[in-house]
Amino acid sequence: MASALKTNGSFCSTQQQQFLQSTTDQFLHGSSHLNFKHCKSKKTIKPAPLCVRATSSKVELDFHDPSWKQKFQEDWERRFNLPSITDIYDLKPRPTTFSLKKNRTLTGDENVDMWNGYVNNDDRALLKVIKYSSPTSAGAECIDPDCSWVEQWVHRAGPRKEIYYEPAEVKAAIVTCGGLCPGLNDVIRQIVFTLETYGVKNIVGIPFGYRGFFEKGLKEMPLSRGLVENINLNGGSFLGVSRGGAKTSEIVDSIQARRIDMLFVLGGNGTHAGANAIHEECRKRKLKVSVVAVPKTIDNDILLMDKTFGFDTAVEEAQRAINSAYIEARSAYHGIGLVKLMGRSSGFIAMHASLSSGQVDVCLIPEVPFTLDGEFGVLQHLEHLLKSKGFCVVCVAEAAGQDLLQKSGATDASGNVIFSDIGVHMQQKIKTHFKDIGVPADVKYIDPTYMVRACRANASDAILCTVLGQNAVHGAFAGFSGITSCICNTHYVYLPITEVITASKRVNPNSRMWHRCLTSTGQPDFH
Ligand SMILES: Nc1ncnc2c1ncn2[C@@H]1O[C@H](COP(=O)(O)OP(=O)(O)OP(=O)(O)O)[C@@H](O)[C@H]1O
Ligand SMILES: O=P(O)(O)OC[C@H]1O[C@](O)(CO)[C@@H](O)[C@@H]1O
Ligand SMILES: [Mg+2]
Repeated sequence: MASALKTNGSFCSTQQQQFLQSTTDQFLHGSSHLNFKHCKSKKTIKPAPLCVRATSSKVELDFHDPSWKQKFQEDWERRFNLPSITDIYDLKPRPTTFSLKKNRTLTGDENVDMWNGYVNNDDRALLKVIKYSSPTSAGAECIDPDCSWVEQWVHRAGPRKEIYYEPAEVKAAIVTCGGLCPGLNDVIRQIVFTLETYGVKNIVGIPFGYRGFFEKGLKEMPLSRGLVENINLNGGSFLGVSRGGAKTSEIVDSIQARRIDMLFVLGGNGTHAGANAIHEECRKRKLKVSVVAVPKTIDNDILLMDKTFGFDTAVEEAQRAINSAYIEARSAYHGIGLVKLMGRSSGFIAMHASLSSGQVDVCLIPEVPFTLDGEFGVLQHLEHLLKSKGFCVVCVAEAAGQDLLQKSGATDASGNVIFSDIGVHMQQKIKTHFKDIGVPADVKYIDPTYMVRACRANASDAILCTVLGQNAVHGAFAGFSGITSCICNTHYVYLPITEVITASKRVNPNSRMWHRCLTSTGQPDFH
């Protein structure tokens, strides 16, 4: 990716340089999905035109071409088109069996066809709503050097009037993969409820993630409204989760053998990559199977969506840890509260918990490098805080400052890197530093680890889970496959999985949110 952004500076006007900088930032932090390339002009008199190539597209755009916008939008339309089982089968739809009016007697004036409870396949939601006037506007996400307004539409989620499955004949399966996340049970429950509303009777849970498809001795679990009625009252996954061991062809063999028609996959970016591989393999084998994902992860690291379910709850729990660190630090002589928070490779939990608690003086995330020692280091700032206010609170994301540590070299069963412990390292460094300079410091270290995710979903996550779970079922009945059910720009939509797995979403250090966090903590740059 970095090489795609390489440019010969002598060709760039200042505006183009600013543009490239802003787009580089967006690209690295997942807010843009374009590959930028600086084209050499055929005639070298004028500055070279900037060209853009949309990810997974062969189309290159020359911004001097008056039709570049149209070409961009055509490519966008192609990329965000939802894959469907009708792409491989010539299928006739049938009228939906999903209705909220089933117990009502229609009066003579009413016509079911006129009920505006269904989503039209041509309904769209706008992905971006801000018109930036310049690449230097705060948080700007631009496509061309002039930051032109270009509409980027995505497909609206919800029940369709026509469906591609006969509910009585459907076998639907649900699987939860990756780490735990608040809200898994809420989504399972809503999927079951909604499937039953369509008339599906054969619903099963696959135990312990993808492993449940091929590990001998793991039996599928029949699911029904009665069984899942209260599962949302507890955290965890009713079906169990696991990492690693995803073998696409074996999973699809198992899907075929079990005669599964719809597969609902709840998980993070790894799980989504797996779901897409399953979808592709089903296509290759010409199976009429809809694979629909629901983005789950406390890390909030999936591209394009406002948030993933579980994130809000994790932030709320993390905030409790920060509050305890604050109370400890505030009550001690020269107290320093240190909290380490989860979040794989992205600092969203640390940033949002710091913002929501309002009690953090220093927030350290992996996206923003820092030094501990030296004039501009964190330790110097802690000295200043002890002098000026008598105590302080530090929040560090688990993947932050890895360049300061020896690499563990270890990976988990899914191949994710296991980080070295920045929390313990900082605790030791802070203690040693204050001892060395002869200033008393009472360091209290809190690592809430799994407590931020092994809990029940809060109210906002419970609602999100409800909507995403229901929409996942509507998407499968509409015949889509290889899609994910998510929230974009406050609207509920479907995205092709291919568009959300190209990279992990990370905090953009040039975003307004990170700037707000810095305003709140009052911390300086640490390098
Ligand atoms: N690129 C991939 N292709 C196919 N399967 C994958 C891929 N990456 C991960 N998986 C499988 O997806 C499952 C979950 O992956 P992973 O453990 O990375 O969690 P995740 O979905 O990213 O969620 P979390 O946010 O909890 O980490 C595992 O069983 C893993 O083997
Ligand atoms: O559940 P495990 O394998 O210990 O993994 C922990 C990781 O999972 C997450 O909770 C979710 O991805 C990360 O925040 C954390 O790094
Ligand atoms: Mg992941």
